[in-house]
Amino acid sequence: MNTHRSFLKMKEESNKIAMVTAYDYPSAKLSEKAGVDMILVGDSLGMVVLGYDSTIPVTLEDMIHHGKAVRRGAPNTFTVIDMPFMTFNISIESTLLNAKRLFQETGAEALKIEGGIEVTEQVKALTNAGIPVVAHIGLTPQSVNVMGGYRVQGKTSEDAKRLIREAKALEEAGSIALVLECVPEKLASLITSEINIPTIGIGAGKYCDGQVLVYHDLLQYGVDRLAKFVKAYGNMNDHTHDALSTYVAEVKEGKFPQKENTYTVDEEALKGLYGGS
Ligand SMILES: Nc1nc(=O)c2c([nH]1)NC[C@@H]1CN(c3ccc(C(=O)N[C@@H](CCC(=O)O)C(=O)O)cc3)CN21
Ligand SMILES: CC(C)C(=O)C(=O)O
Ligand SMILES: [Mg+2]
Repeated sequence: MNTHRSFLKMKEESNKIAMVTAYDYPSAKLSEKAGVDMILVGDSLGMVVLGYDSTIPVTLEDMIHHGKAVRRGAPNTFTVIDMPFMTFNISIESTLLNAKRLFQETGAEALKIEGGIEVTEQVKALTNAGIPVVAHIGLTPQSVNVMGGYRVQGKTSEDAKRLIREAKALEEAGSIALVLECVPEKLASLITSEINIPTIGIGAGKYCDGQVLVYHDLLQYGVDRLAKFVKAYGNMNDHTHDALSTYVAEVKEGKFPQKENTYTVDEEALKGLYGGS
């Protein structure tokens, strides 16, 4: 099992970190088998597996439920779990109580929280309590209604300076890694070189220390529109559609099940049922 120290070493040695989200037993099992370095149980599960139109409705219970399933599928992969909307913003005390449940009940290696300077106290409190924290800046989807949409961040010099300040403050507060979401490549590269903890990019270009993608995006599974930063490595939409529609047709045509899908019994044993001798 990796620890956050392994990821620091990977940054130092310029070995890239491959992270993917997973939300359940099969996605976790397949991710572990493929050799991903780090799994994220993202609150994006609200959108890709629960069908909400943002991550805002996702609850602590949802994250615990899915986190436990992921753990069963990937017991040997470093797993980070998102703290969902408003579970780390009200007070340090409630943040610690929520984190206690999420961390203890799932057995994750770290928790992730969105935000900059305004969450540095939470990062310190969680770290002091023994919970490693991954920070997340740039496009922070839980604030979509404040940002006014899912937009690339850090495009003005003021905004870029703020992101650099935030990255440094989050490192200083004790974060073990930093997710950079939807920021220009040059800014992500600058941030990556200015901090010692690994940066994990999503829509942040190739100079980050690692990359993360949403499982359902990279497999094109149940998602229709892909953001520019996504590369589709598979097409489960088409594959699944073909399989399911063929199944429906074969049932209707009486082509399924065939002999090889069917159980048999000795005629002898059925005799009594026919009312015979
Ligand atoms: N399926 C999925 N993949 C994700 O990566 C993801 C989610 N859901 N849900 C939570 C957040 C939301 N994310 C998003 C959602 C949309 C864009 C998007 O449409 N971006 C525009 C860029 C717009 C601009 O240029 O400012 C794009 O066209 O790529 C980006 C990130 C990333 N996260
Ligand atoms: C996009 C990643 C970084 C995330 O936070 C999520 O999947 O919820
Ligand atoms: Mg998230």
